[in-house]
Amino acid sequence: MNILDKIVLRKKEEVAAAKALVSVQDLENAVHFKRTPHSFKDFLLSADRTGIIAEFKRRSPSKGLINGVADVAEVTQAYNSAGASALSVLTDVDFFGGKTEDLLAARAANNIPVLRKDFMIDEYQILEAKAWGADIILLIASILTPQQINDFGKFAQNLGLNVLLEVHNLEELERSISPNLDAIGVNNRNLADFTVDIQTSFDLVNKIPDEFLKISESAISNPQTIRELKTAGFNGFLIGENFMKTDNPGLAIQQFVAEI
Ligand SMILES: O=P(O)(O)OC[C@@H](O)[C@@H](O)c1c[nH]c2ccccc12
Repeated sequence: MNILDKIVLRKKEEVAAAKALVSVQDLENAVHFKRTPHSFKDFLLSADRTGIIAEFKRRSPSKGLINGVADVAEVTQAYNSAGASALSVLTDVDFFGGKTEDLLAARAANNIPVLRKDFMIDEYQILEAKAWGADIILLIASILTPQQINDFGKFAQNLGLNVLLEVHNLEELERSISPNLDAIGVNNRNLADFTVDIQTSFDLVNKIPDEFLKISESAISNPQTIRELKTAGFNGFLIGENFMKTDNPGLAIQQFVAEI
C-alpha cells in the first residue's frame, strides 16, 4: 500500500467521524455558507497579482516537519500582501498537520481566494469547504473515478466554488477532463512515491484544453522557473515548501516575487 492509499483509507474514517458529529444541515447553516466565493480566474489573471498560489503547509509525508511555529493568519496575510493570487491551506490533520481552524483563520484574515487543500472523496467535504469559507476545492484525479470528478465538480460549482483538478500524467488528464472544472493543475510530485520532476508540467501543458486555467504544482523553488512556466502557458504556480521551510515565509515570498 502506497502513501496515497493510506491517506485515502484514513480519510474515509475521518469523513465518517465528521458526518457523525456535524450534520449537513449544520454545515448549511454556517455563516460562510451564504457568502459568494471569489473568482479564482479573476485573481489568477489579475495584472496586480503574481499567479502564485501560496500554500500554508506545516508538514508533509515526504518532507516530515516543514514549519512547526508559523502562524497561519500572519503568514497568509504576508502571502497576500506580496501579491499571491490565492492561498492554499492544508486541512488534512494526520498527514499534513493541518486543521479546519487554519482554513477559518486564513479566510478571516484575507480577501483573496482560498483553496481547501485536502483529499476530497465525498460530497460532504465539499459542503465543509463551503461552510469554512473556502473558494476553491481540489479534486485529485489519481484517487477519483471520472464519474466522481464529474459529479463532485458539478456539485462544487453549483455551490459557487471553483474547482481545481490535479493530474500527474497524460492518462489521468485524458480520462478526467470534464466541463465541471475551472482549472487543471499538473502536480510535479508523484503522490504515490514522492519523486519530483518539473518537466512533468512542460510535458503536459499543451495537452490541457485552453478553456481551463493551467496551474503548475509543487517543487517550484526558483523565480526563473516561474518565467519558464509562464512562457510555456501556465497561469498559476502552487508553492508551499519553498516559503514554509524558512523562518519567515512572508519575507521569503516577498524576495521571490521581486525576482520574477
Ligand atoms: O511544497 P511544494 O513542493 O511547493 O508543493 C505545494 C503543493 O503543490 C503540494 O503541497 C501538493 C500538491 N498536490 C497536493 C495534494 C495533496 C497535498 C499536497 C499537495
